[in-house]
Parts: sequence; C-alpha cells; structure tokens
Amino acid sequence: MDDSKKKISFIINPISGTQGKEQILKWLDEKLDKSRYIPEVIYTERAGHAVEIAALKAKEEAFAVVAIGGDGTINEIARSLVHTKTALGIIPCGSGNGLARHLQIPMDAKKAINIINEGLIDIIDYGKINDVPFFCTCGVGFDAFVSLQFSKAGRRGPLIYLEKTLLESLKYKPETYELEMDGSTLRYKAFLIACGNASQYGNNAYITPQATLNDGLLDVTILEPFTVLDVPALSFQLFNKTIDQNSRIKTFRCKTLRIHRSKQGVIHFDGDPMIMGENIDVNIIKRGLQVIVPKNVEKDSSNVLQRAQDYINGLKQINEAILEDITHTNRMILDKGKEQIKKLRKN
Ligand SMILES: Nc1ncnc2c1ncn2[C@@H]1O[C@H](COP(=O)(O)OP(=O)(O)OP(=O)(O)O)[C@@H](O)[C@H]1O
Repeated sequence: MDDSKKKISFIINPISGTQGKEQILKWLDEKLDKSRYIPEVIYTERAGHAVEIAALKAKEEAFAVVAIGGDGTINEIARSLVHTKTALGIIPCGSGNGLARHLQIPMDAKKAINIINEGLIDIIDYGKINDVPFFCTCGVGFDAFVSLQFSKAGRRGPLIYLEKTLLESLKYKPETYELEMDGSTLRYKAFLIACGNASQYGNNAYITPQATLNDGLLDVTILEPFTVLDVPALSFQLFNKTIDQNSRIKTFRCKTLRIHRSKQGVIHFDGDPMIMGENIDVNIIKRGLQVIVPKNVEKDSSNVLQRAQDYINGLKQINEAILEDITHTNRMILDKGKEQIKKLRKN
C-alpha cells in the first residue's frame, strides 16, 4: 500500500433527505482524487450505526470520515471524531444541512467532493446538551416538540417539516423557564429557546444568526410568546438572518447555560428529539473537532438576492402547506356536517 495516501471513509445514510445516493457514488468514483485518498464506502444499517463506524475509523487514525447525509448523520459521526486525529467531511445530503450551509460547503455533491479533494482542515467548537454532543443547534420548547413530531412523521423533507410546524404551532403552549447564564438568573415564558454553535437550523433558517463556530461561546435565542400578526416578520427575519432584531426575541451569548423547567420533556440536538429532565445544562467545548472546509469562503456568502430567494422559497412551501391544511380542514368540516345532517335525519 502507498503510505503517502490517506484513508478516507464515506458513510452513507440511505434514509437522509430525499435525494438518491447512487448518483453521488458515481460522482465519487469519477471525481475523488485517488492519488491522494484510499476510499471506502459504508452504508448505515440503522440509527446509531454511524457512531460505531466512525469510532472504529478514528481508532484506525483515518484521515477523515465523510458524512453523506444530513445533520443527524453528521452528529453521529462527529461525536466519535471529537478530540481525535480524524477529520469530519461533509457531502450534504439531508433535509436541512445546517452545519454544511454554515460552513459554506456547496449543496452540489460534485463541488463538495472537490472540497474533500483539496483537504483543507479547520478546527471548530462543538456543544453538549447534558451529555449529548451537538454541532449545529439544540434547544427546548416548540422546535424540540416539532422535531419529535417530525421523527414520527415517516416522510422526510423540508415541506413536510413546515407543514408539521404550522399545524402544531396552533396547539403549542409556551412554557416558563428559569435560565442561569454565567452567574445570572432570569425567568422567561418562551415559545422556544434555541442554542447555537452554528447559526442555523438548516435550510438557511437562521435562528442564532450571529453564532460562529470558533468563539468558544453559545448563542442563545429566546422566542417569547407571539401572535399570528408577528408571524410574517418572524419568518422573514428568520430567513433574512435578522431574527435577533425582532421585539419578540431575546438573544444572549454565554459560555454555559442551565435551563430549568417545571417538568421533564423533549429537547432536540441537531434536529433529533430526546426526552430529558427538568435541569438541562448546555455548554460549548472549544476547538474539539477537525472538519474539512472550503478554501474560499465569503464573509457572508448569502447575499441579498440569495436571501430573498430563500425567503420566497420558504413562503412558497408555507403557502403549499397552508393550502394542504385548509383543504384537509375543509374536508373535516364537511364530513362533520354530513354526520350531523345524518343524525338530524334519524331523529
Ligand atoms: N440505515 C438507517 N436506517 C434508519 N435510520 C437511520 C439509518 N442511518 C441513520 N439513520 C438515522 O436517520 C436520522 C436522520 O438522518 P439525517 O439527519 O442525516 O437526515 P435528515 O433528517 O434528512 O437531514 P437534516 O438533519 O439535515 O434535516 C439520523 O438521526 C440517524 O440516526
């Protein structure tokens, strides 16, 4: 074996996102720099499998393990790579791709393979919610609640996520939380508390717009209860990277955060739900993960046009979800009406 070549493993999550993975495998075969890398491809067989594969590769001191999946797959791989010599690579293939978008890794798999060929490494922070690592965002409240609903939904993709979000937001009741941050304590009634290592949930929805991956700090966004009138501004600002300017939003930056709530409930880490107790500790571990990153990144690549396009795409999806919901609601009202007429006729 040629010792100058580096071992690199590609882990494919077959259920991530909506895109087929066969084409990516073809491009890998065509485009990966074989003079530099000795590649292997492994498909995950179940949730959690990528944690085991990545741990084995880190033990073998492979140069990198590349996630072909979304933030959930990245989370499983990266948690086994923290504080090792093995870097994380990403070929974005999920529904949201929050970490890849933050790092400006192209959504086009061919371009993402080129970045792996260049092999430039950066070292980034990661976070922990209680003992569970996260790399993008974690949180409590409505977004955690939706991630639980989403995991049960069976179908994946951004539209179904939005559809679920709209339906559930009508029923969701904000909770009161006590927050301890670097020595001070505050109480908030909040719709959600989002903690960002990176700036977005995915799909360019910037919930912690000022977060950076190398400041050793946690960016916290608290969304206080809001009315239907606030929704257009909130959704525009979410995609426009300016949600921190909304009057319903409070933002903080801290090293450690303790969230206390009245009862146990759901949290999310990188979009995956988990039940946790009343006390939740969130903190950032500085410079814990090596990642393959693009060479040329713009300071703020999402220019006004790109953001406007993201916003319009978001609105289109929301409209489609609302239409589908209205049709469904109308159908239910109609069915109920028919039943009542039947009953009246019988009486
Ligand atoms: N072979 C498999 N079968 C079933 N589930 C799997 C398998 N491999 C991985 N998983 C699980 O699939 C979940 C979803 O994967 P992932 O988050 O990468 O995709 P996504 O949800 O479409 O993208 P994103 O998180 O970017 O929105 C992960 O939490 C992981 O545990």
